[in-house]
Order: sequence, then C-alpha cells, then structure tokens
Amino acid sequence: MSSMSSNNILSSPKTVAILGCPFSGGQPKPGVDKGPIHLVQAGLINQVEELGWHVVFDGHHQFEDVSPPPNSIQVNGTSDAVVDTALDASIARLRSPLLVAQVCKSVASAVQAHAEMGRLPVTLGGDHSLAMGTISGTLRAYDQACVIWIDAHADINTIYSTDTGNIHGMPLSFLLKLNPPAPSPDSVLAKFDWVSHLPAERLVYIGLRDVDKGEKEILKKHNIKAFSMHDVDRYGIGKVVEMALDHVNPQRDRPIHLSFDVDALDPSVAPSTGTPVRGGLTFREGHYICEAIHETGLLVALDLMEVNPALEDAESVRQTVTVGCSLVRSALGETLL
Ligand SMILES: NC(=[NH2+])NCCC[C@H](N)C(=O)O
Ligand SMILES: [Mn+2]
Ligand SMILES: [Mn+2]
Repeated sequence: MSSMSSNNILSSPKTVAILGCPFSGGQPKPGVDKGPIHLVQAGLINQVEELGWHVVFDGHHQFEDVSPPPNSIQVNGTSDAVVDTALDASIARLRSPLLVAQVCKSVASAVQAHAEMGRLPVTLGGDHSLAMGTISGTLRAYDQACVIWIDAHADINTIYSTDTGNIHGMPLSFLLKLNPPAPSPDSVLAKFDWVSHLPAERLVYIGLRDVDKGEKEILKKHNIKAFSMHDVDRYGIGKVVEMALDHVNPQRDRPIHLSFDVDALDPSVAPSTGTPVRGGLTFREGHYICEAIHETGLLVALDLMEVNPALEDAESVRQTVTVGCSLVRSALGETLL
C-alpha cells in the first residue's frame, strides 16, 4: 500500500471500520468475547452511520481458525533436563501466550489494512490484550502515532512483574519493549517479536486507580505520564485531558490512538466488566475524554475493550453495553448540542 504517505492525516478518515474481536484469551473470565456481539446488536453500526460516517463492518473476526496451542511451556515438569531459568519460569506463568500472540498479530494486520485504506478502525473487544494488535496496526500505518490509554489499570506488567499471568494486564510492556528479548527463535517470547514499538513518551494514561507495585516501578523508571483518579479529582477532567494531550501531542500534529477500557468508568456506570475497581470516571468524565479527543481532529483509531455481558444482571449488562456504544459515538463526533 503506497498511495498514502504513512503519516498523512491531513484528510482525516470519513469511513469507520468496525472490527468485532470476540477474544477472551488474555484473561480468565468467560464472556468478554461476547462483548462485540452485544455492542453491534445494540445498534452501534447504525448509530455511527447516523453521525455521518460511512461504516464498513466485515463481521466479527474469526478466531476459530486459531488452533488452541498448549497453555504454556512446562518448565517445572518431571524432567530435570529442563533448564529452570528465571526467564523460563516467568514465561511459564503466562496465560495462553501463544494464542494471544497469534490473535493479536492477525488483529494488527486487520487494523493496519483498514488504516492504510484511510479508514478509522474501531476495535470492539474482547479483552485488553488485543490492544497489542490494534496499536501495532496503528503504528504501522502512522509511525508517529501516540496512545491515550483510559483504564483503571496500567496494563504494563512485564513477564517478570505480573502476578496473575493474564496478558490483558501486560500489553503495554510488549508495545514498549520492556520484556527481555527472545533467547531463541522458538522461545514463546519470539512470538511477540512482530509487536510494534511505542516510545514511552508517546503514551499517556487517564483514570488509573489499581496499579500493581511492580507497575508503579515501571511507570517511574520509564517516566511514563499517568493521570490517576487523584489527578481527575484535583484538576478536573477538562484540565487532565489538556495536560495529557500536551504531553503526548505537544504540537497537536500526531495521530491519536485512543484505547478505552470500559473499567476506567466507575462500576456504577459500567458494571459488566471483568476487573471492576470502585472510584472510577463518571459517565460524563468518560464521555468528555472521548469528545475532547474527537475535537482534536487527530483520532485515527479507537478501541473499546473489556465489556463482559456474562457478568452481573441483565440491567447491568444493558447499561454497560449502552455506555460502550455512547463512548464510541462521542469519540466519533456526537455532541450534546
Ligand atoms: N485490562 C485489564 N482489565 N487489566 C487488568 C489487569 C489487572 C492486574 N494488574 C493484572 O496484571 O492482572
Ligand atoms: Mn482495566
Ligand atoms: Mn485495560
């Protein structure tokens, strides 16, 4: 694809590509793979069209073709011959690394292809490990892109720091290349070599309130800008978004990838999600972020992740799916007046 220069956003996309990603392999709770189906059934495609976009929806990404690999490499098995290095032991704790790597790689290609056709990819998750794929796809099409990550969590655990082994808590460690290099081509880690590199200064967080100890050290060590709920309380969401943009996009010339984990919202607003944390963004704060990013005219890709319709009662599910749809509409230009 050569007709588009890699960073041409002079004419921002007029077509949205909606990618349903029914994937749950980055975490243990079933149901998050049903998120995209629910969002689409709630009428998201029509709603986006009504905002004036042309919408391409090629169905939900087919992951059935991805053969389920062994969950992890056995290093503590029966054989003494297995070298039990710290690296191997860490890799062994990851949940479904080969599956996650393979799925995200195919998502990266899909996002890249849409972006290179001048479309704005909107990826519906699925768990947040998918962002390894979506952001890699964005960076291949726009190498100067920055990332605004809206979440209760930092999702930046490395293979060494993760407590849970859930890769939805790790995508940014792969994007920032914080994990050790693969020791050999057949190492599990080599399956993540395709992931694009996001420089730490082009990442900013809003909404954090449940950051693991190891993650706090990583944020500090790499000088990663993060606005927690404490900052939202102190400055107000308007100022926080402005400061976030000033950090990752000082000249307001970089394409923006917005990755929105629905658990950034308070559980009273979005209850049906796998790792809810109280004290989150209000309904309006969440929407304000999306509206303000839209106003920059720089949005080139959007993720909406971690909607899990299998959690909580029917009314909570309806509420979460509805708010998911309205966040997407706000990011795509819906205004209050
Ligand atoms: N995308 C998410 N909801 N991530 C939650 C991550 C929670 C925790 N920090 C972990 O590493 O497992
Ligand atoms: Mn989260
Ligand atoms: Mn997340």
